[in-house]
Amino acid sequence: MNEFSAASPALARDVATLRARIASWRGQGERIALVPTMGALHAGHVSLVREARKHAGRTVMSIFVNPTQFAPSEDLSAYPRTFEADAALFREAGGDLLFAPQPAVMYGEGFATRIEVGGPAAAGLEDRFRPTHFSGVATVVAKLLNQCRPDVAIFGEKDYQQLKVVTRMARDLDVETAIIGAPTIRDPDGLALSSRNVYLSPQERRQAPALHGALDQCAADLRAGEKLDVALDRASARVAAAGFVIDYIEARHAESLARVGALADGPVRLLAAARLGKTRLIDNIAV
Ligand SMILES: Nc1ncnc2c1ncn2[C@@H]1O[C@H](COP(=O)(O)OP(=O)(O)OP(=O)(O)O)[C@@H](O)[C@H]1O
Ligand SMILES: CC(C)(CO)[C@@H](O)C(=O)[O-]
Ligand code: BAL
Repeated sequence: MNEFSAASPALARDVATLRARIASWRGQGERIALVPTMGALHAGHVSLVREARKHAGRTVMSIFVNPTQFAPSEDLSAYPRTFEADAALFREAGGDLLFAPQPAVMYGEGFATRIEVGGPAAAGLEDRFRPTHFSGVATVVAKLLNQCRPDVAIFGEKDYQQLKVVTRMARDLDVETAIIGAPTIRDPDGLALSSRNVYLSPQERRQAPALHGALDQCAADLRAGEKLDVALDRASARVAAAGFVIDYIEARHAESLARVGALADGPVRLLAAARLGKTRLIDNIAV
């Protein structure tokens, strides 16, 4: 039998099936890790599964392209969907159960709840350009955590603000699951792996590593004693020269995401979002 066929316990399409499988593992004393994704898996997602397996005997991955975190103008319908390849990668990575619900399972008739996260973690970066995004993320992540009730949930640092928003939400709502961040996996030229990289034309793909290159140089300048605004201006000029339209390039406190005025206010994280043609890339690094 195909391990990932609809009949198999290795694939849950509804919450009852998910919970039954998790309950049987719990009965055997197993710890559970959850890796939430939107599918179109790459080596970054595989690294999250590896991290998950360090913390728990069983790893569940959710694959759900969550409509409520997309604005009407965004790429919900174009978002890459590669379920068969995802299932194969997940299995190779040693994952145990895929949870792949349809939107109607997640948002049943009459669904009327949204979680809004405030504070510095949710203010002034992605939210300026995607004002309804984190409410959609926080709501769906809260649902996934309730549905699965894992011991740990793993999120990539590639989406650094998302990691901080989810951490804030889990703390504020007394969620027992430990939220764990995992490092960004990059192509050899520095470009952060991202499902949306498939949107890049060959020419844009050649330009794209400049975003990470500029952040890297900015961090080096800061460590060498350069003033924050000077280093950030230089990074912006580099990114613009590479053909990007910049949404933001900012320095924030690495934990709270509060604004910082100097390296001494640190630990400092540099965060950026910029567009190459129709593709919007985000990236960040520690200073
Ligand atoms: N390069 C990467 N390294 C580590 N984790 C990553 C990487 N890319 C994505 N992730 C993490 O994988 C999880 C699922 O993300 P998602 O499915 O949206 O993939 P994505 O590549 O970030 O897609 P998108 O292009 O839509 O941003 C998130 O926690 C995200 O931070
Ligand atoms: C955390 C998440 C799975 C919520 O839909 C999504 O935002 C993502 O893939 O990063
Ligand atoms: N990885 C973040 C999901 C999103 O951009 O909607």
